[in-house]
Amino acid sequence: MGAASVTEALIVRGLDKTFAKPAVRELDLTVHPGELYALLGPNGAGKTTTLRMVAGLTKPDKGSISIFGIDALADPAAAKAVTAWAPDEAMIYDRLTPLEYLEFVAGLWNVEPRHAKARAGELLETLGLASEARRRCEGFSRGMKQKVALAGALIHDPRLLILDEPLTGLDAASARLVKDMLQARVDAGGTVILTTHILEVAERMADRIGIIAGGRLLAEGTLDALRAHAGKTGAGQGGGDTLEDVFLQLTADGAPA
Ligand SMILES: Nc1ncnc2c1ncn2[C@@H]1O[C@H](COP(=O)(O)OP(=O)(O)OP(=O)(O)O)[C@@H](O)[C@H]1O
Repeated sequence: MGAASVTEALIVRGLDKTFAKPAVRELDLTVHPGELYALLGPNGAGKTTTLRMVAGLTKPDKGSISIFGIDALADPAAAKAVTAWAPDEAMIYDRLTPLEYLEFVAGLWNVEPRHAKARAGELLETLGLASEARRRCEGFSRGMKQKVALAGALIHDPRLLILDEPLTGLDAASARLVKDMLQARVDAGGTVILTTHILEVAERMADRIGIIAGGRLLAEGTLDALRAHAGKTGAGQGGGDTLEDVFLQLTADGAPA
């Protein structure tokens, strides 16, 4: 099979969204299957808006979104069936226990109940929540709720997992669990897109990185490619730049007014 016949996990072309001001402008992104893609950018760069459009939660003004070959704007139901979205603010029902919540979400995706129960148990175990599985979420910390929400995003085993700031608010041990879980998914062939302000996470985990500012893509590629790109624009001297150096240089140089 030639490279040309590989179906990309995500192809975004010419995406535009304006609220009071333009939030996303002429954005192109490509995410390959089986990779962890980190979308980086300063506050207000348009990351969440972009990912909400990909997840079918915000309607673009213009542009196209293809998820594993499915036209997400023409057939949102089919696109959503293979996609999961976990926002930065966990939205779970406090009155449910994690197990009940996961069974509820699984029901929305038509996951067979027995399979859902087993999968919920596994996910809660992996995320260190097994002992809380039957306690109502109302007393949970923000980090615990975030992990329940992440388990909810994974319950139907989505081909494309989209996470907005998945590590914010997690303690070191929980962050490690989540990172290991994401890495395991990617190692097993899953595709993950995440935003993060923790550049070290992107540096260590991402196969490729997209940097946006002012709603526009400034650069996209492997860390080495971004270093080279920053070098060409007069940023990085030599090959030893950290992602932070490259990021700060690109966003300082390239942010449209
Ligand atoms: N629902 C909305 N209504 C109006 N403006 C919005 C809405 N959502 C986002 N914006 C605006 O769009 C721009 C991009 O916001 P967005 O949340 O996508 O940025 P971000 O890169 O995710 O930022 P952060 O890193 O701070 O989370 C901002 O100027 C924001 O104020």
